[in-house]
Amino acid sequence: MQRVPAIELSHVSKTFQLNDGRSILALDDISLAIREGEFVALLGPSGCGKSTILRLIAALDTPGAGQIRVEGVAPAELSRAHRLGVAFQDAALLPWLSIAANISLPFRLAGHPVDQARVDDLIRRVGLADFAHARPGQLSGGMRQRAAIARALVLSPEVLLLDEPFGALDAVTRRSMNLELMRLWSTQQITTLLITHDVAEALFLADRIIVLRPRPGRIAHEVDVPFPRPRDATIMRTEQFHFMADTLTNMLADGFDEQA
Ligand SMILES: Nc1ncnc2c1ncn2[C@@H]1O[C@H](COP(=O)(O)OP(=O)(O)OP(=O)(O)O)[C@@H](O)[C@H]1O
Repeated sequence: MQRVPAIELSHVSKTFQLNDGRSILALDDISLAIREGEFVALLGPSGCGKSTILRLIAALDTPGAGQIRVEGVAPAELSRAHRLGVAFQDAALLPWLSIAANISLPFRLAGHPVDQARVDDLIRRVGLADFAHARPGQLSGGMRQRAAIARALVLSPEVLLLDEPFGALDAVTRRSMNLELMRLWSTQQITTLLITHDVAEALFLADRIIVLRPRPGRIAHEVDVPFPRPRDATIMRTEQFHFMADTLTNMLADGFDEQA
């Protein structure tokens, strides 16, 4: 029996109306299927519709045309059942709550009793045990992102959506966050969709990379990442990694050339 994809978009389009009467076709006929346990990166220049795709999957917006199924149900249904974990670029932690309270917040929002052992385990796994009682403002940007990812994982979601979670970090911190995310993900291969501008981040983390091009947002390329798992930082120094990074960078540049 053929298994249902974990995430499936069929002919999805989305148009935004602007205040001046113009409209923007943000997504044009996007179809994609993500397997259970697959890690997919959406790569593309600014404005190609990456966040719009993620917002549609997270039920934060609705498509103008086409259909979306996540774990075989409508996104809103999955979101209502708290089976979806989402982390954004700006961490979006509540500044007046401790890190532990921020990470346990999804339990409270879902009306479930807090599973303190689960919260403590995740805090430890993202390396924040010494900061459980600190406020977000006392942490570095990288630490706040780790807390945001722990919060996205706390209810053991079936699908994890990450919108440029490391976009605001410096290159060195970003690299170490990639290693940490890889370690965390390896322990439980949850279906993950990561939005990124960063070619190396996509290649290191993903099983498959979908390259989008803007105006209108369309899928330009799909690339299978051949590196076997478990992966470590040494793959980033291989010729094959550099070759693929070059190829992907050229694919991104193609989208720009066509707009010029
Ligand atoms: N709420 C909105 N109202 C009007 N236009 C929007 C809205 N949201 C997105 N857009 C437009 O839709 C297009 C796609 O935007 P989106 O944010 O999905 O792109 P992106 O690839 O995530 O960009 P970035 O990498 O800069 O975050 C852009 O042209 C954007 O200006």
